Amino acid sequence: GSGDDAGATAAWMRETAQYYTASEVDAANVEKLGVAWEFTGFAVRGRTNRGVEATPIVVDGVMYTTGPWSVVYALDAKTGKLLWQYDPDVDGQFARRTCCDAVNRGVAVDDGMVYVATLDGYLVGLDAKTGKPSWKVDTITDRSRSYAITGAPRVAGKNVVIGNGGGEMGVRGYASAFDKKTGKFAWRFFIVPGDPAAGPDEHPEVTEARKTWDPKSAWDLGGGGTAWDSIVYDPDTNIVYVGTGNGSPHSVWQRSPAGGDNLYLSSILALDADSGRKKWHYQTTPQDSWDYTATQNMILTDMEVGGRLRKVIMQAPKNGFFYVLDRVTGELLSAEKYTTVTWAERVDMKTGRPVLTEQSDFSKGKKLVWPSEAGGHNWPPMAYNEQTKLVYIPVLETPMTFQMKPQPYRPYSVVQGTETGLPAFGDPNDKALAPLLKDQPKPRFEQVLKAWDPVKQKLVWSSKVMPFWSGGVMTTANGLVMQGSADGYLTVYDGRTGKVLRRINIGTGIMAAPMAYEVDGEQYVAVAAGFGGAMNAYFMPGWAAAERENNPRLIVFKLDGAPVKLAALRKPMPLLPAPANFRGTAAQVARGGQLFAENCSRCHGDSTGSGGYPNLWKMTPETHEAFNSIVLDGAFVYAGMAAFGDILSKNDARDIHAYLAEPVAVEPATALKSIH
Ligand SMILES: O=C(O)c1cc(C(=O)O)c2c(n1)C(=O)C(=O)c1cc(C(=O)O)[nH]c1-2
Ligand SMILES: [Ca+2]
Repeated sequence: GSGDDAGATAAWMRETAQYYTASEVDAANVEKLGVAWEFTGFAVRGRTNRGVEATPIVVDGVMYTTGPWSVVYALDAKTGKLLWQYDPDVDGQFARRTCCDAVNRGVAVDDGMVYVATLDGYLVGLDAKTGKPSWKVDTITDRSRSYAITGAPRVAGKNVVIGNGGGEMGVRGYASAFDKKTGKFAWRFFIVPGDPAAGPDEHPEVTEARKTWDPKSAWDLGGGGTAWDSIVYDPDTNIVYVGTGNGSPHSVWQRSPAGGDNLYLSSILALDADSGRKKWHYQTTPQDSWDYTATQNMILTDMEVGGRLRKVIMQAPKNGFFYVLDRVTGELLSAEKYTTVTWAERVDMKTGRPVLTEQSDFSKGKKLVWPSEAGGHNWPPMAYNEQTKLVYIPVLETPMTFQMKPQPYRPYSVVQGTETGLPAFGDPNDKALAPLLKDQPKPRFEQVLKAWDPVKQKLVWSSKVMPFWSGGVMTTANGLVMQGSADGYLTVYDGRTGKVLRRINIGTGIMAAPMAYEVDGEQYVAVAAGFGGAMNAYFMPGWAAAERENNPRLIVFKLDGAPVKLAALRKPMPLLPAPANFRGTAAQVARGGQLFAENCSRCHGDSTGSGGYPNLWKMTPETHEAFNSIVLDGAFVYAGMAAFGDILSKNDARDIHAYLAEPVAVEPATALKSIH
């Protein structure tokens, strides 16, 4: 970061941009890409079938990556040979503390160390050679709350910085920094104010933020603002940028009834990497009520805007606007819609604030709002290519019906917890929801890859429609763009024109971003396959994710490699009638259905077998017999099926069982079209 090293500056910028300089593979020879090696070792201790979200990092011929349950793998980048594995041994009970699966988005690698943040909230510094931990620190301030970490840490100067998740679980978000050599605590930045009754404000920014909250806010619900994904660092200015999340509870009307912007929800925070003091902030969604997190990946680059070379930071947060800011000063340079947006008309360039529409307000009744809670763009990273000067955004094109959750809340004691979003609006023919459609854009439930000119803030090309929730993106120096999708294809595009150059069928849904590297002059392309994450209960019929076994693995390609081996087809399980002794009365079934929706459905989906987890309508007689020991006592905790005995009584379990024991006859082909 001395400034004299232009090469070093280019390198860290490229890392934020998902831009890879390897250029052996090009439009002319991409047809010859085949499998160099595969790594199939993500099933640690019987824990399988979770989403794989990490982008690997390759340093000196060694690939470092993570799988579900925050397990770290070091692999020979040429052969795929496992060099070491670090399993932080996360208690399977923690699956209950995440909104969206036991996923992990990767490691940071720096100066002989590999850093991983674990689902159960620890930050670990590993020796890159041996995988032995040299330090491990607890990053959680309050273990009575459902904090969990899914994001990758980031090295920022002498510290390593990490946030956490839990915005749907009633937590108070913060980012923490620890000395990268020793793990010694450096600083903590609380993103939202805490309950004033609990003590004084921890630092000046908390006091500043408090002015934008109702003094009578729902403090017991945590406030949210979790930094659960993107953290980036600019060594030239020593600023670390932290993207922050939605409020808890979701809607401002319930969270901070008197209103207020509720800083620093849904914001980009620019913090001094040594002290943690704030240099500037930009709030993308003041008063967030729609789960419009600004945790999406942030790209740092230098580019000409309005005839001047600017140091910029770019983000396409969930809220549907593409933002370009001066990353030194925080000045907003431009903000335009990259997808259909109905919650705001535009961003006012004088005030830097969104102009809200009437449509955004669901405080008095259900509203159809674009984008959905899943966002116009979620965590699968977008990419920026220095040659084409375009950003490639994996865009989710869907609205959702938002509604207030009936009082009282069931906050952090229960895994489920959002008051928005039932159901997502996927079916334009659903008569009951027809009134919401009046004068609104026609609902769609699609994903497209958009090539976006960040200077003109204009669409350049758009891909064909892909199934919902497809993967992250990468781009290479000779203008290729690659993206995986839920239907199990890795697609290679010409980044200038959008022409499809190659589609490689992997047969397993892909969420993670591909990456490229070179060893001994040969180029490799790596991508993790394995469906899950927020989509873990929604394996849609017709997708690879639904038709084939979810076969989490890392696939690495090179020119003249071998053909892909597809995963086995999913075996349909028979719909067995439940033993009569587990059937219940109509009242028990109804109550059980309610409890199921609150406690189980986020992972187990519905009776159509939509989930990547065991379909509970197809339990074997043995599973029926063992129901209470699994659900209440945690017989399968090792595999990630948490025990619920602390919040569900025997009575509750019996009613859930009665609900599941009711005969159903829904064909998978008519499976739900909604995401939540
Ligand atoms: O508010 C939060 O704390 C939080 C955390 C996470 C997470 O940690 O994975 C997600 C979200 N929110 C979220 O809103 C979201 O859409 C989401 C998708 C995913 C995923 O891994 O697929 N995680 C999360
Ligand atoms: Ca969230």
